[in-house]
Amino acid sequence: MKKVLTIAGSDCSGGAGIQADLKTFSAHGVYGMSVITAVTAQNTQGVFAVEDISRDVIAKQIEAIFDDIEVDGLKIGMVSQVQTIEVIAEKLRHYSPETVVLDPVMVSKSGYHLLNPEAEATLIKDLLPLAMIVTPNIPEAEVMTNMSINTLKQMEDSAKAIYQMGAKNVFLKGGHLENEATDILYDGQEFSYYSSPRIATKNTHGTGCTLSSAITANLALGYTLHQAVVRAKEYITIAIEHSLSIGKGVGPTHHFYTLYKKAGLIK
Ligand SMILES: Nc1ncnc2c1ncn2[C@@H]1O[C@H](COP(=O)(O)OP(=O)(O)O)[C@@H](O)[C@H]1O
Ligand SMILES: Cc1ncc(COP(=O)(O)OP(=O)(O)O)c(N)n1
Repeated sequence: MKKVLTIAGSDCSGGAGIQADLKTFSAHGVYGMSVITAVTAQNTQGVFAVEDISRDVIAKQIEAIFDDIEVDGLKIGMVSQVQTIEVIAEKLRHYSPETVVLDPVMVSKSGYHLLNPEAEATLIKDLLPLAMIVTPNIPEAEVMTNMSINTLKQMEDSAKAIYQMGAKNVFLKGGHLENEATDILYDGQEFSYYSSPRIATKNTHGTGCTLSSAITANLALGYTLHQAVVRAKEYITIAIEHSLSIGKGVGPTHHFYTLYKKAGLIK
């Protein structure tokens, strides 16, 4: 069985962060592991508190995994603070995992800063060069490039700018624009486009976490980058289509719709 690791924050409501990542890994039939960078108190209505895990405990979690278990794929999500990023980068430079997907989580849909703005430059400097692919959403790409993005052309310009910062592949998600949900992949040479009809739902909590975890799982399973992205886009589209009206706010996506359907658990 392929073994996949997420280094990210905990979302106690189960829609985003570590919990979404592990559900996504399970749905893909890979063995999921986690290094927790921060514990958040959040739900479908907002983020209410964050406690960062110490540098030392993050280091120990990473060592506990890499010193014992082969890691076939690694995803990085919420990294909170400069010292969190620095210790992750130091450990990854030591263990040199090949397949690293960086989701540069900055601000939650409810507007909470999950990344200290002072740490944005460190994330770009220390983590971008270690990643095989980086998966910003539009607000994150705007922060990274200081460009405003309202059109597909502006997405392309921003993806190019992020590539020039040292990313090997840039997957810029278009969920925050209107009309079709079109994401783009830039590999330094050409653009590929991945579109799906926009699904009319408010329940999109954790879509970015889910998508980056699905890319990671598919890469670990041996798919090429393009195949992994196509499969991840199909997965997130089904997960949003069957998203769950849990809680009073922005509900989570459904990770197991296809599996449950096949098992006859959903009529
Ligand atoms: N309403 C929607 N209908 C279909 N796909 C969506 C919708 N909202 C987001 N997506 C897709 O979900 C994925 C995550 O997108 P996005 O919302 O941009 O990221 P984030 O959750 O990081 O803000 C992308 O593939 C995007 O195209
Ligand atoms: C612990 C934690 N990590 C990441 C996020 C952001 O998740 P995302 O997939 O971008 O979805 P929204 O929260 O923005 O709906 C998070 N909320 N919590």
